[in-house]
Amino acid sequence: MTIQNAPEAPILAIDHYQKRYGETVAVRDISLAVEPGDIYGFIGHNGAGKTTLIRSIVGVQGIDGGSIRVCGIDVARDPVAAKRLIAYVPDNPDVYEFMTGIQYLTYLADIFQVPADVRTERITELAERLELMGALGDAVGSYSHGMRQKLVLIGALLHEPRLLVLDEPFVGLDPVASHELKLMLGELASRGSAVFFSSHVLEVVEKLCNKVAIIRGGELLAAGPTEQVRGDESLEAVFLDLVEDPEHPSNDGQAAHPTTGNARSNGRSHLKGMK
Ligand SMILES: Nc1ncnc2c1ncn2[C@@H]1O[C@H](COP(=O)(O)OP(=O)(O)OP(=O)(O)O)[C@@H](O)[C@H]1O
Repeated sequence: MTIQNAPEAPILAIDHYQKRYGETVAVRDISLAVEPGDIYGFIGHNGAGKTTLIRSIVGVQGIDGGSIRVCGIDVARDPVAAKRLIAYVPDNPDVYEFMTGIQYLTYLADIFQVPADVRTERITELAERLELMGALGDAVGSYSHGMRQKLVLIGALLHEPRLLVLDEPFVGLDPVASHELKLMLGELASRGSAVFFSSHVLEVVEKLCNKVAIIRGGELLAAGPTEQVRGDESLEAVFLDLVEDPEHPSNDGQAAHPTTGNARSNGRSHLKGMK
């Protein structure tokens, strides 16, 4: 296995990605890049293609066109090497119900070969911050949805992933956990990893993410630094403007630059002008 993690390689490089379900093209020709330190928000209406792309990034499903690389590793060609660098928090936290919380975390730590002293320290810190410590000895089957989500989040952070991918991570979390998660994502990014997550909560994306991508109907409408995509408007205003604009070209092949992830424009009016 060769890890081609040259300093200039993005943590996540999506290049002309496409995905079909039968005859239906769910996502067409998406290119973007996520750099070390990025917290990248991925927004779009229901059915836009967010989960589809996320599932291909983390290797849950295949790719029908283009490529996805994590730290230079092609996820289709070298999936195990790529998965070592990734953590994934799906929108539905299905965890083995017969295990206790601590058994599940130990199982994950074994898979990712986290040393015993490190895992104990990380589990303790993360479980205390997410207020799950007292429930780790209980069977997951007795957990609420939010508790399962917290458990999956702790498991995702255990091996210090280079790329943390989350699908709607704030849904179902209580305010304390939601606050802690935002801090944890920032801390991970500040250590040189990257975070890529989908969300419908635009206020959170606007505050938390230094970069954002907007998808509609499987096509990228805008991507890049949040302040450039947003311009002088709120992210919500830009989002509504873009996704509800029937005139907006979404298939003109000018999605974000595959290596820089630069925005297509510097603001809402300029975005509208990109015909
Ligand atoms: N397994 C599947 N088989 C067939 N079509 C699918 C499948 N999964 C998703 N799709 C279709 O692909 C498109 C994109 O779906 P996807 O789940 O990626 O959207 P999303 O942006 O994550 O939506 P949401 O915000 O509702 O979670 C939709 O038209 C959806 O119906």
